[in-house]
Amino acid sequence: MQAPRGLFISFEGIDGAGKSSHIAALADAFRAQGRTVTQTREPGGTPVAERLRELVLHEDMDALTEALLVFAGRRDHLRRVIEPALARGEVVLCDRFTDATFAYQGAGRGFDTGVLAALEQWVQSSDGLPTGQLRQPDMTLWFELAPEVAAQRLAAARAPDRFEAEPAAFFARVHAGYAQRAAAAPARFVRIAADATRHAVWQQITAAMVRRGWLAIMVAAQVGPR
Ligand SMILES: Nc1ncnc2c1ncn2[C@@H]1O[C@H](COP(=O)(O)OP(=O)(O)OP(=O)(O)O)[C@@H](O)[C@H]1O
Ligand SMILES: Cc1cn([C@H]2C[C@H](O)[C@@H](COP(=O)(O)O)O2)c(=O)[nH]c1=O
Repeated sequence: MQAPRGLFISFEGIDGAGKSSHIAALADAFRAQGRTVTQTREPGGTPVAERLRELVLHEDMDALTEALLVFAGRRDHLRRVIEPALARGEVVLCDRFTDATFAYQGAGRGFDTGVLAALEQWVQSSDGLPTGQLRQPDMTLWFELAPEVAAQRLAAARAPDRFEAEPAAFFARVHAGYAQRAAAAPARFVRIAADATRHAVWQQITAAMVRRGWLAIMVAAQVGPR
């Protein structure tokens, strides 16, 4: 039997928007349908990239250094994890990818998006892709939530890292950065209205998967966030 086509789905949104709560549920849903799932995250996803993650989240540095470290980790992650999984026909669910770099380092920190676009070209070209084509997610679920609501959720949840400790104005810019990325790639982005119950958020996610023919309605109804 022919292996199914690999699927690359990323999850984006400001800190506290509710992504993590739903990624495991979507992995369960795909597995219930017989798919092999690679669940991963950025920054991180490989031993090297996880070490870079620790630096980015906890050490003081400027925006260019942040950008170089997240793209270095992304290169390793693509080569060692994402590309091989897609080649095997797996579903790759990734908690954040390059849209986060444009939103956080670009819009949030005010770093030059031309430089980010150049790094994106370098890092996301791959041997398996036609010349000039970059590896991008097949779909990006953008959890849209007002920064004040996200901040309230996080305050109740855990101690903040370097990004989570940023003021509301930073997250307003990051939010605007995501809106800009979504407007530039409407076929790839699916907006999830995240100011809703977990069940309502889950229904939006599964509806998007069913619309693309990636998940059967029956399976979507049987699985949900834990
Ligand atoms: N729909 C929801 N309604 C209320 N609270 C929620 C909802 N979804 C998630 N939460 C809670 O909000 C907090 C943040 O959720 P979660 O960690 O899933 O967000 P996240 O987008 O993954 O954040 P980060 O990117 O910072 O890791 C958690 O305490 C979680 O239980
Ligand atoms: C990929 C990526 C991430 N970030 C930031 C965004 C978040 O604040 C953290 C990751 O924490 P999470 O709890 O795993 O969501 O890193 C970034 O600034 N740039 C990036 O490219």
